[in-house]
Amino acid sequence: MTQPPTMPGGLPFLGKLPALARNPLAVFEQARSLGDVVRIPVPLRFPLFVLTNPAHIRHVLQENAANYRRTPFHDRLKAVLGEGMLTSEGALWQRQRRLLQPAFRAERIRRFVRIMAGAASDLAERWEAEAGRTIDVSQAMSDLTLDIAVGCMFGGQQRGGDARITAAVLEVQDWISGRFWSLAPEWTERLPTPANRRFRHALSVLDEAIEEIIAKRLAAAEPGDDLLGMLLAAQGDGDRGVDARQVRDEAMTMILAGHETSAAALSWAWHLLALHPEVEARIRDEVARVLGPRTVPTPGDLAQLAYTEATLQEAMRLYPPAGWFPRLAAAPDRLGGHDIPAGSIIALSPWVVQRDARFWPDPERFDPTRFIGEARPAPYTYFPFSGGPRTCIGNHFAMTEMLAALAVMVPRVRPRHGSNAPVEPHLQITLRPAGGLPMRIERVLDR
Ligand code: HEM
Repeated sequence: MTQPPTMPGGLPFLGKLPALARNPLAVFEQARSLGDVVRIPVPLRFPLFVLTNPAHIRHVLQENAANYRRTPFHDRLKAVLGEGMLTSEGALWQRQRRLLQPAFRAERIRRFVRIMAGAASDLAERWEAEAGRTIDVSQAMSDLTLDIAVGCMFGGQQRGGDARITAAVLEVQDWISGRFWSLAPEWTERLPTPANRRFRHALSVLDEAIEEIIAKRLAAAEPGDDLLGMLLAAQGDGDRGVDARQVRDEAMTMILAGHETSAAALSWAWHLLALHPEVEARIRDEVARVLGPRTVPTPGDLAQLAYTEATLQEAMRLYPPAGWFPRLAAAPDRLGGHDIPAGSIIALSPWVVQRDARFWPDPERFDPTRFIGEARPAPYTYFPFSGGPRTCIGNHFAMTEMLAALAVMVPRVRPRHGSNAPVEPHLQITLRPAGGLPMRIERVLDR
């Protein structure tokens, strides 16, 4: 047996648990200097390892993916997402992935560009009217991506966000991430503590919103050919079908997985553009060249916005919305000559790998040209959307909506920081600017 190095400095009885609960990314970053496979001492039911070598990450996510399963972390998510595609496993997961894959094909997503660009245009118009005022850009991005997710996947019409829903999403995230590193037994989740009560209330807000969307669609003459339509059409389809609970779980999964992540990426993109006006100017030039006098991009236009796309990729390199995610080793395995016992939790962190100077020279520097041209990042030195069979199904959807948002908004508006105070990342389930992103909105007058 070769044991991987164990990270020093854990507290008696608690190990690194308090540090993980406070800032898991800092702990994983510290582990990087100790080796490719490092054990983190925690008094949990499972050994915890962090991997920082891209070849090992590929092994876990791709080559030996069948051995690496959902974890207690995903079980915590089940309190909200049920058995949706993100949390389910085995035959159920396979059936869901197969059923919904067509909703995420490129030709389907092309049809959504109108909705995506329309929502971004509405927001640009509101921001133009609010020029000079300071708003929370992070909150505005949550509202925008929620509009887009509901509009594209569920045919909803709302505009300007729904503060109750975005607040409920944040509350639910807070509760789940707080519970994950907690040693308290599961039954304590049912105690009427203030945090548990707030969580239950937030969950009921989300459930009601989803129920309403489903009820409206059921009352309509046509099921529709969007994601919800596909789910409802599959209801009652014998063994291959889904039941009402499954429709609810999948809808909840798509709304939550599909809007907070893109909102985080767009928020960081605005933050970085404000710090790098030369990048912003180059995007504006590219959009002007490709769109000419038009203000709303077509799918064909988006395919030509190579620099704008590279900017989004670079923003997600520095600030990956999923800062880390876990896997559970079902059977023993070997990684880099070390034994990984069955039942281990493996932490994979895009944040740590994508800021590693071995793979990314001058890693802290924001430079979209890293993603321009023929050179592609080496496998698993860049994996904001994960990889392998359980790679993000919404990858192309997300890139399209974010491109549409920047292509519409950058030529019209320019958010700026009110002060030089550093903007710190805060990880709940997604990596967001701590305390929001207050920025002053300026109009771009020279268009
Ligand atoms: C910038 C935006 C996004 C990022 C960075 C992102 C990232 C990720 C990551 C890292 C995973 C793997 C999680 C794990 O296995 O534990 C994942 C899975 C998933 N994502 Fe995304 N995501 C984004 C947008 C979206 C969108 C727009 C949707 C839906 C419309 C979506 C739906 C899903 C689903 C359903 C899964 C589970 C897939 C499976 O296990 O088969 N995501 N995403």
